[in-house]
Amino acid sequence: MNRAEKAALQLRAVDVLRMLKETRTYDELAETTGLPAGDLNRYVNGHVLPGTDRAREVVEDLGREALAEELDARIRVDDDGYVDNSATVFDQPFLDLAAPVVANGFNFERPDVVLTAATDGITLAAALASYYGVRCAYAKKRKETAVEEFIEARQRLQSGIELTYYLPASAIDPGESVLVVDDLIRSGETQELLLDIAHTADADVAGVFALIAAGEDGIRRARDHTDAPVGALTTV
Ligand SMILES: O=P(O)(O)OC[C@H]1O[C@H](OP(=O)(O)OP(=O)(O)O)[C@H](O)[C@@H]1O
Ligand SMILES: Nc1ncnc2[nH]cnc12
Repeated sequence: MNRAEKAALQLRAVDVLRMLKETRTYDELAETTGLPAGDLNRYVNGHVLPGTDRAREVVEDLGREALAEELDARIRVDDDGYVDNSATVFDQPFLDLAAPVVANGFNFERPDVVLTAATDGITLAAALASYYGVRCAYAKKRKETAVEEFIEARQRLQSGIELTYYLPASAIDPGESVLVVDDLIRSGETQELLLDIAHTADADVAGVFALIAAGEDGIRRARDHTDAPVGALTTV
C-alpha cells in the first residue's frame, strides 16, 4: 500500500467511526469497536488517524456490519416480501459512505466502469463510481434519443413478458472491467441482463453487488454467470 492509499484508508475509517458515533456515546462506540474510548474520541475529532491495521478492521469488518445494520433499519418489507428501500436509494450521503466499505469488504478489483440498470441502482452506482474515480453507466428499458448505437440484452421473464435493456455502445470499451451493481437483487434477471451487456461489450466482470438480496435466488443466478465475486450487504 502506498502512502496515498494508506491515508485514504485511514480517512475512510474515520468516516465510518463518525457515522457510528452519530447514534452512540463514546463508551458505546468503544463497546461496538473494541477500541479504547479515548482513542475513538481523538479519531472522531480528527486529532489522530487510526493506524493502518485498525483502519482496515474498521472499514472492512466493522464498517460492513454497521452498514448492514443501518441498511436493515432503513428498509421496509411488505407482506408479499417486496422491499421499500427509498430511504436508502434517495440518500446519496449514506451511499457515499457505503461505497468504500463495499469496495473494501467484497474483494472487487477496481473496475473501469460501474454498470447498473435504471432506475433505483443509479445512486449506488454513482457512489461507487465516484469512490473508484471511474465512469458510471446505466442501461435503460428504452432507447435514449440521439444515441445511434446500442448494446441490447433481452430476456423472457418468468412472467412471460420480454424485457430489454439498452446501453449506449460507447459506454463500455472492449477489454474494460465492469462492476455490476444494483440496489436490490431478487430473481437475478436484471443482473443477468447486465452481465450479458458486459459480455457483448467484450468487457471483463469485476463483480456483482447488490445492497439487498431478496432471498438467495438472485445471488445464485449471478454466481452461475460469472466467476467474479458476487455479494449483497444484507438479505431479507
Ligand atoms: O433481481 P430482479 O428480480 O431482476 O429484481 C431486481 C431489480 O428490480 C428493481 O428494479 P425495477 O425493475 O423495479 O426498476 P426500477 O429500478 O426502475 O424500479 C431493482 O432496482 C433491480 O434492478
Ligand atoms: N422492491 C422490490 N422488492 C422485492 N423484489 C423486487 N423486484 C423488483 N423490485 C422489487
